[in-house]
Parts: sequence; C-alpha cells; structure tokens
Amino acid sequence: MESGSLVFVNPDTELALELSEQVFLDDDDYASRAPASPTTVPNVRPYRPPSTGSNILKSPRARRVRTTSMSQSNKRTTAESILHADRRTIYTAGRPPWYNCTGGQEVEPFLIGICGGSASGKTTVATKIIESLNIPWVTIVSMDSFYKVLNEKQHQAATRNEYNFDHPDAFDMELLITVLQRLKEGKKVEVPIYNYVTHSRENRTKTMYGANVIIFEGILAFYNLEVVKLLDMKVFVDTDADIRLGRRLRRDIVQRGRDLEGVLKQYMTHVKPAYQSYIAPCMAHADIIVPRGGDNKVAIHLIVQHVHKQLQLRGFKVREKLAMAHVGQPVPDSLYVLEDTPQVQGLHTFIRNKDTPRDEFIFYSKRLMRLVIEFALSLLPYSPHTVDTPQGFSYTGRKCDVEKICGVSILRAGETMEQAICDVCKDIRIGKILIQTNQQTDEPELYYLRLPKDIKDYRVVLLDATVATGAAALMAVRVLLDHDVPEHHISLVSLLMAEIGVHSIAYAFPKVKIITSALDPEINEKFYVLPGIGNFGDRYFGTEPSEDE
Ligand SMILES: Nc1ncnc2c1ncn2[C@@H]1O[C@H](COP(=O)(O)OP(=O)(O)O)[C@@H](O)[C@H]1O
Ligand SMILES: Nc1ccn([C@@H]2O[C@H](COP(=O)(O)O)[C@@H](O)[C@H]2O)c(=O)n1
Repeated sequence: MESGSLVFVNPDTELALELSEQVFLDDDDYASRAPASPTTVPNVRPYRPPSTGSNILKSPRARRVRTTSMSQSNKRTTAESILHADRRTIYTAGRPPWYNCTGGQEVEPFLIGICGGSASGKTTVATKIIESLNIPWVTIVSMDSFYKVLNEKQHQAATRNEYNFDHPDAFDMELLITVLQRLKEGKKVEVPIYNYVTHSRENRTKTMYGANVIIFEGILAFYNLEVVKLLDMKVFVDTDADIRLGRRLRRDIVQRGRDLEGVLKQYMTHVKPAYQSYIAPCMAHADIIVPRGGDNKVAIHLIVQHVHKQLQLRGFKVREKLAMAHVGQPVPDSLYVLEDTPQVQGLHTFIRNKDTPRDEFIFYSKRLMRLVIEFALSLLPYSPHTVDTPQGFSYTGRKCDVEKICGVSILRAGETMEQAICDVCKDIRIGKILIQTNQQTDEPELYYLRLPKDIKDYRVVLLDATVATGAAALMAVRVLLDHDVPEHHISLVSLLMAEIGVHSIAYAFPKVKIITSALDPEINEKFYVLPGIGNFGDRYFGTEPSEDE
C-alpha cells in the first residue's frame, strides 16, 4: 500500500487536530522552499485507515487538513515554522525535572511507536526523528531485543531459515511490556541485546534510564494492545514490498550473515505471510502513516513538530515551587545537624568569610567536610563486636552493619567532598551526577550520570557542598530511586543547607537522612543560601562566577 509522497494522518488523533489548526503550505509554496528533494510535491491528507474492526477507526469526526489559500505573509510564517523551527527553544542541553515537588513522577517520557514491515525503514525514520528533534535524552528501544530465547530444536530451525521470527509468539511480550512500563515510569531498565547472526541474546544487556522521548520500533510494535496503550504517538512506515525485499536481501547478506537462498526461503515462508496477517493490520492503530520511510521529510517534520508541542505542554517548574513551599514548618526528624561546637563554629568562620584566601578556604572546608562525613557514618547501624587485644584481653566495641557503601557526588561542588569520604571509607566507589541550573529557566537539568553497577545494593552517601532550594538534591535522589536504591538507604550530606531545601527534601523523601554541619534560615532571589558561603564551587575551584550571578 505504497502511496507516493503523501502523509496520512488519522483524523481522530490530537495530531490531526493540531494540523487542522494550522494552515498548511500549498504545494507551490513547499516546492519553492523545500530542499532539492523530494521532486514530487508532498501534501498532507486526512487518513482513513483500513477497516479491521477496531473501534478507534469508526469516529465520524473526519478532520481535513486544510490546504486553503491565505495571505502571502502568513504562508511564509507557517513555512518558516515548519522548515526552520527553532528546535532549541524547549530544552537547551540537560534533562529538566521529570518529577514534582513531592518527588513523584510528573512528566512521563513521550513514547513514540514505529511499526512497519521488515526493512521498511523504521530504524531510519527513528534516527531521523532523533536528529530533527535535536533534544537530549532520547532513547530507541527495538522490538528485536525481545525475541524469545530459542531451545535447541528452534535454534536448528533458525539456522535452516525455517523458524518463524515474524510471528507474534516469537516475542517475549511480557518482558517487553515490563520494560516499556518501567521506562515510562522513569525507572532504570536492562534491555537484552540481540544478535541476528547467532539468533540469540548476548550475555550483556544495555542499561537504559531517563528519557524525554522514547522511540519504540518493531515489525509488530502495534500488535499487542497493552503496548499500544502505552504509546503516545503511533507511526506506521509503509514501504513498497519489492523495495523492502531488496533492502532485506542486501542487509541480511551483508550484516546478518545470511545467504541469498536462505533469505528468499524465509521471506516466502514467514516474512511475507506474516506481513499480510499480522503487520499490515497494525496500520489500523496508526496516528500517521509514512510512505517511503526516512525519505519522507514532510512526515518527519510533522512528527517532530507534534513531539515538540507535547513536550512544551509538559513543561514543569520545580525550583520556584520549592522556594515557596513548606515555609514555617518544624524541622523534620530526618535532619541531623553536626553539634555546634566552638571548633565547628571556628571552621565556619573561616569558610564564610568572603576575604578568606582560596588556599585557606580549601583547607578549612576540607576539615569541615571530614567532620560532617564522619558524623554521617556514625548514623549508620552498628552492632556490638568483640575483639582480642594484644594483651590477651577482650574488648567489646562496635562494627558497622553496612558492608556496601558508595558515595555519589552532585557535580560540580559535590566533587569537593569526594576526597573526604575516600579518606574514611576504604576502597569506596564513587558515582557522579552532573546537574546544572539552566540560566534561562532557573531549573536544574540532568546532564551526565555515572553510577556504580548494582547501586541498588549499596548505602548511598549523596554529596553536595551546599543545598539551597533542594532542587538539585531532589533530582539526584530521584535518579537514585529510579535506579532502585531504597529511599532509606540514602543519606544526603552537605556542608551547609538552607531550611527551605531541607523541608523540600524531607517532604518529598522522608526516609532520606539529611546531614549537614549548619542550617541557614534563608535563600535570596537567586536561590543562594543566606548568610551562606557564596558560590562554593567557584571559591573552591578558583573559577569566576557566571555573568548572571
Ligand atoms: N530511504 C532509503 N533508501 C535506501 N536505503 C534505505 C532507506 N531506508 C532504509 N534503507 C536501508 O534499508 C535497510 C533497512 O532499513 P532500516 O531503517 O534498518 O529498516 P527497519 O528498521 O524497518 O528494518 C538498511 O540497510 C537501510 O540502510
Ligand atoms: N534471528 C533473527 C531474528 C529476526 N529476524 C528477522 O528480522 C526481522 C525484524 O527486523 P527488522 O530490523 O527487519 O525490523 C524479522 O522480519 C525477522 O524475520 C531474523 O531473520 N533472524
């Protein structure tokens, strides 16, 4: 059902509504602005999917996408917005908050499903969408990763090109659904890696975590209704059968270690019949049908525009809300403040003094870090433990019950505390999370993440030099929880915290222990702690504050 250069849009979808609210380029306008190809003039038509009995198809609200005439200036504006949309207006670089002030998930990743015959161009379309979206944290999940593990007999059939890899039963749908659900919930998942040459899963898996957009592609991506329900947008790539066969022959011989006879045998016995029986009917679920796959620039533009719009609608402000929340609340039970001894006061006097030279600032903050880290470790569970002294006496002391402790620093300032924890915990593993404030939105954004393997089995000491609104710490705790670290296994350790930040974290994550050497009462409009220390990272590393500070 190849359809030249058209794009078909299901009239019962939000996408069709969006399109009908816009005025589309007429053919001449597009032709004069579009890049050299395509040579044929594309246009957008309301799509009537084939009737397969699915009730989503029966709505009479057919929405025509207009190709009406309009003033020349208006036309130009629309053309600009389609062809040259400023894709950087939504996200600058990092991943903005995906949870709300209570730490719960607020923003689900946008899940795009791409279905279509083998070698129709699903992966190519997915890649082009990612390129055009031009935003970070986009993940592709391929349905091939979920092929079932074959038994010996099935494996032999596969090597003779007789196993049916195109039947729905060939896939582990249960695992697929679990993985997609967890990804939508923002949780970490381990996705199997499939090897087409050996027809088996590799021993290693691919860790996936944290996405603004997830693209799920596969020949039967729309076959299972539970999967379909999870998809926010459904794209069917409709490529001529001859072209698919040609591409598949080349790909399977060059990349998948097959021979000509074998590919043709498998195609005629399984691939082609399965397309007719299972894959083509999936078109009924599509919001948009894309003829010619990755070559169809108009279709890619439509999809990208729609995704950008959806992401914009999901935008969420955390920091501002945190700064206003919990004012006047009593100090939470989960907060532990280092005893305010003259020694601690003395160290604070050095590091809070704006005239303290950098070398002294580093020296005295390191001393304070050591004290606060030791204090945090003293809050771990200890049991009585008896040893023999060299004099032959026994001594009953205590031993820490926790064997696996790791540190995770919130970069940049948290990195300054790594040495202190390494000095007191032998061979400790250190993870890193880079969170930076977007200067335009003032929101924290997640840029980079490197955590110890199996972090879920560790007690985690989360390190940041200062906590103001708590927005960055909240994001870091959310990341740890998404990696299945139990909340009560997390201790957040900081030199200085603002009350407001403590409340935010304690409210969202009451089981997280919050440990600091001092608590300051206020923050200013730039979210700095008052009286405070200033920008700890800049003072410690000797860098210049940015212009906005
Ligand atoms: N528009 C195209 N023109 C030429 N070759 C293409 C085109 N789209 C995809 N291919 C090639 O066809 C093969 C299958 O494409 P792919 O996107 O991997 O399809 P699928 O994911 O549907 O199996 C790949 O080798 C790819 O390079
Ligand atoms: N061991 C395998 C597993 C799958 N196939 C074929 O792959 C096709 C799906 O992958 P696409 O990238 O083409 O979507 C499917 O049609 C299976 O026949 C295989 O040949 N061997």
